[in-house]
Amino acid sequence: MKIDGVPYRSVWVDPEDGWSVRILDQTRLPWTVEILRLVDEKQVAHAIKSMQVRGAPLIGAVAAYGLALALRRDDSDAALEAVAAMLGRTRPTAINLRWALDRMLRALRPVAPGNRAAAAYAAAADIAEDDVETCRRIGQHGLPLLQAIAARKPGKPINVLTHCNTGWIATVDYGTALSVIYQAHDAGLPVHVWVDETRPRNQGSALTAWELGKHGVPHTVIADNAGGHLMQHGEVDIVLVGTDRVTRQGDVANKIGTYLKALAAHDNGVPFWVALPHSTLDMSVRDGVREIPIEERDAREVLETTGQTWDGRVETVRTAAPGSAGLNPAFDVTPARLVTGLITERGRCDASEAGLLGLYPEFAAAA
Ligand SMILES: CSC[C@@H](O)[C@@H](O)C(=O)COP(=O)(O)O
Repeated sequence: MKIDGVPYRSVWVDPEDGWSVRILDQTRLPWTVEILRLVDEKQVAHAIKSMQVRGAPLIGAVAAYGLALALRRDDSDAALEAVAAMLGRTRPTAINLRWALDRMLRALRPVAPGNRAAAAYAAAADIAEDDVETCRRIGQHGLPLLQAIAARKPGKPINVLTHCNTGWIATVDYGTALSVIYQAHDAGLPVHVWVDETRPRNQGSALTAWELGKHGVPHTVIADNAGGHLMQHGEVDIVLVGTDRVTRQGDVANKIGTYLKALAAHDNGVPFWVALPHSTLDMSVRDGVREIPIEERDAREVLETTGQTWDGRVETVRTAAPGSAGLNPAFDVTPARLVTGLITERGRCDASEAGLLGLYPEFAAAA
């Protein structure tokens, strides 16, 4: 996608600069577009943990490049396993991280030391290219949902509510739920997006709003608590979100607050769709509420907020009462019964084992 007319991806390699890895520092958006240069696996681990890169598919792709950077220095069996394990511990909820590292290990274990670094760059590039094409297709398969709404209310805006950031900067390109929105907008549909602020880290008001603005998609930032009210008053035609892990029975882990949106959508008869690439499926678990590990982040993210002062300085200020404690679960799980359906690169399906196996029959045998 483009920033001010210049095409970007959210991660790339610079062969002219020692095969270093480049990312956009998402902790600096929307105030500054700053490109970071990562040269070893420690910097990659820091970028993932500190959320300089974030979004389930993107952290998988960046971790894959982190392994490639590490193997340039030491490509022994021991280093391969140790670095993959270290990168895999950086964030616990998004399964894409483990998916990408497992795919790298499968590709690299049979390669003799001496050839592994080049093979790792090639395998990481495959993961990145796979993600780009997958996300493009997700958008195509979601588009008919918005076309159907447009046909029901000709000439009126299609009001989509979204949570967190599921755009091109959360993936390698295009995004997941936002890929649907971009393709609808590009096809000329009158899409308008209600952007949940997404406290505590404001991925909605900082990142989604920035992305949509750069692409010219009409949008309005709302407080996280406003969605239910808007749904009660007929102001939301559809909820479109992404996910960090989908279980075999169709339960969906996503950014904290997604579950409350699904409850409100269910109560108001608003369709609630979840967009995901194959790399987000975890067929080894069933009950998402019990089985998906939920990342708990520093309570300061809840007690403080970061923003730009009127004279242009970016500052973090405490918003909670001095001395109060905070709790910061970063994700929650929406049970499958609240999900209208899933949008994947292979098409749409019910949020159920039968639905998923209809699109992914190769997972029938997985435990
Ligand atoms: C690609 S979109 C799916 C999810 O990764 C997204 O909705 C999300 O929850 C991201 O969380 P984050 O904590 O910002 O990495």
